[in-house]
Amino acid sequence: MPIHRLVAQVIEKPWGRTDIPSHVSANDGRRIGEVWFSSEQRIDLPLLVKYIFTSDNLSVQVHPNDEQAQQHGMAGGKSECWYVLDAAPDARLGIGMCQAVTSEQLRAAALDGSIETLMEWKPVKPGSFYYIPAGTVHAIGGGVALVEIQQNNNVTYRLYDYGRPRELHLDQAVAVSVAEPYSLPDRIIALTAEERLIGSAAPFTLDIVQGQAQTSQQIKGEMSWFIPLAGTGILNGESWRPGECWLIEGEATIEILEQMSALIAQPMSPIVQQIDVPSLPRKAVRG
Ligand SMILES: O=P(O)(O)OC[C@H]1O[C@@H](O)[C@@H](O)[C@@H](O)[C@@H]1O
Repeated sequence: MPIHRLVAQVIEKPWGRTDIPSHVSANDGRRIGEVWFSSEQRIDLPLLVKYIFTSDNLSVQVHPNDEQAQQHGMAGGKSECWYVLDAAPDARLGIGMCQAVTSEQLRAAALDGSIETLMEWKPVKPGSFYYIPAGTVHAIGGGVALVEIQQNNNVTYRLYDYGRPRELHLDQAVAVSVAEPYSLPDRIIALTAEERLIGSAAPFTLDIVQGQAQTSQQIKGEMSWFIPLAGTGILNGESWRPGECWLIEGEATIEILEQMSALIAQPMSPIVQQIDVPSLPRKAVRG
């Protein structure tokens, strides 16, 4: 079955860093904020994997859900999740509001900057994991390196940008914001864990998996994103290593030469997405 080593595309950002790890991308003095993994052959992929490296806060922002995005002629919305790889001692992620606020209060707070103080800022460390459903007001803070898995729709509405001269999208953002406290638990998932990180609540599943040296694992499912975080090995005859992201269409065998830790994401089938019943069998199952 086809496997694709996805192409790493470096994106400069005002909040990016000049010291991103060399196994992800070479440093050439640019302020790199994101590394996107995309396919040269397939532009219509349902998921997008990014590494995000921050030295400063990202914008306070929100994404529409599928229905809202489609009403405006876009293919779909954007829910995302973050697995923190590295974090400065004071690193924080802004996720949801401390208390529910009205649309008018949200708009006024975005305009005068007090939105920063109305948001809940969660201290994070390596292993922190958050699923950010569309509608959640959020801002990744400075001093963080994380892997983001998101629906592949580039639709971000900025509410506030700390005075940086970038475009804001206040009307659209206020219209889709669920300006309430975040209701999911704070989770810390060790790199050595074997655990489902997201299941039926999201448009995709995400697992963290381990593999011992000199063993192999079968991947099954229509499409899987293989994101190695540690180890080395061979995937259907091609070498894999951390810092890469692979798209596997169908079945593949991951051979493990050095102890593996990896994330594996799979899009949910459309039926499961629509009715969102946890007991339904997943269409894509990792072998
Ligand atoms: O608007 P800025 O600050 O550049 O941030 C944009 C970035 O925000 C993050 O929260 C994620 O949603 C990324 O996928 C997105 O690219």
